Amino acid sequence: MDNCFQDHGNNNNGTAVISTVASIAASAMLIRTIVYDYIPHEIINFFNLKFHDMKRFFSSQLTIVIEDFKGVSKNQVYEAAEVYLGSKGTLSAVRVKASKSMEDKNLAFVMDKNQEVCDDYEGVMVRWKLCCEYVASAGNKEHPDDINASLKSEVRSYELTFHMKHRDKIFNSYLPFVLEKAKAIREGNMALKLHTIDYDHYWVGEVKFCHPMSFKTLLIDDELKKEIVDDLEKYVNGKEFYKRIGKAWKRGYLLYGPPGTGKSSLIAAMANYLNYDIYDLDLTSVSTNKDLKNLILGMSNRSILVMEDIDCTIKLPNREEEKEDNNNNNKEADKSEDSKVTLSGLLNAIDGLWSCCGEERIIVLTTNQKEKLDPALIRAGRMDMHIHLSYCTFSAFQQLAFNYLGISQHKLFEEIQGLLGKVQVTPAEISGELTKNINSKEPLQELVRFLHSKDMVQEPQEISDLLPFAVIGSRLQELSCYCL
Ligand SMILES: Nc1ncnc2c1ncn2[C@@H]1O[C@H](COP(=O)(O)OP(=O)(O)OP(=O)(O)O)[C@@H](O)[C@H]1O
Repeated sequence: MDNCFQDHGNNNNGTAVISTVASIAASAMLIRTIVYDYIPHEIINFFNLKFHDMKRFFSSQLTIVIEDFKGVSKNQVYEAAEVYLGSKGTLSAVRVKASKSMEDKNLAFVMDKNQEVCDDYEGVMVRWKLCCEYVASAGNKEHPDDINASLKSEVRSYELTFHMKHRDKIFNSYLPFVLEKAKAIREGNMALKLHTIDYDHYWVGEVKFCHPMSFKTLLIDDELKKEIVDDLEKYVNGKEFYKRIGKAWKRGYLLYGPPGTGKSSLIAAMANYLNYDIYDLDLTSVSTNKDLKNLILGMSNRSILVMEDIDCTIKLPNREEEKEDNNNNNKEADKSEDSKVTLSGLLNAIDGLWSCCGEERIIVLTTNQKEKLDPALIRAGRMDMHIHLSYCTFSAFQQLAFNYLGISQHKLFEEIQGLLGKVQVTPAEISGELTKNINSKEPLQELVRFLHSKDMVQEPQEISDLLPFAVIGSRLQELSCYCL
């Protein structure tokens, strides 16, 4: 009974508290309405400002406000914060927005408005908040920098708050770090593009590059593959090194070898590995050195400039011919720099001063006949690495058998190894044969038959490229028998 009375008493107390809170809230709202309706905005702003000044005086926190627009253009710091916090926000914010455009590879996350995210930067805790302010009318005086504020109904900004003592670290190191990080995230998420030249001699990059070739599926000798990957790694991580030695951050690769040995496939594997766009430069569509120069200047960073079949796309007068032309005082030749693509124009494109207006550029030339190229074009420093893609080696075949048939050992391997030492067959032909016979009971038997049917061709100067060491050994033994 007592308990009942007590409960009843508690209920009465509870009701009294609720009604008091409700009446305080109602009074506060009434006062707020009166203040906003009857007191001029200038006075309210003045008191707001004073209040904030006072808060700042007692606070040890500093807040940086990063608005979404600077004039008519997007504020890059805001954009970077959006991307950077997207990756952080998924961990700690309560509400995040997800999106993905056709060009994006992955889902992108963005913090939702009024959400807060904390970040730990080298032991310094910072707090980010996405603020949205509704703008009542055009010509917003509170955001004089934001012309778009007059067109939009809301202005967004990030507030970055941290302890004052970390001011220097945040300004000089954290914010640049956020910009860098956002750039990397954006680049990682963007689908690769293949840029080609349009009829106006400009790049068009609408084609999405989605070649599936990777270093895993590329069939070349294991050692060579490792060498290429190591070289690419050294190059992409070499920003400081290139700066230290005073060299532009770019690298040239010459890919040479018979048709169908994987030159284009290697370029695709490189692009996918580095996440670089490809600029496919067909020299026959470029009429002057000037156009060539503009095209190089128009390339973006982190890209591969490809000139395929450089020996046959265009007849490049060599430098001696160019000099002769100029000595003959030929009017046409005088204008040669501007009127056609010359070898010196191309050499400048590869390593002239204006070719250095960018970073992280790779240049790849391909040819079936390396010996036809002017030595100046392929000298060290221009083409830093010469990669010979040859006929299918046994090592490449082993990878192919594993990729296609899932096997790493077979009784026919020895015979195939021997045949590959004698027959010039491209990876393209072998993969074609295996694809054709993939459903057959004995696809390797079919392959052996195919290899036997090929003509036996041998090029002594390339024997070491074609034959694995084991085969070379047995060949030498055979030869020594004949000598005895
Ligand atoms: N080393 C390789 N690894 C994997 N696939 C290869 C290789 N070589 C050739 N291929 C296959 O053969 C086809 C032709 O290869 P690719 O275009 O790369 O050769 P290429 O050397 O550039 O030829 P070309 O000199 O005629 O341009 C491709 O579709 C590819 O799938």
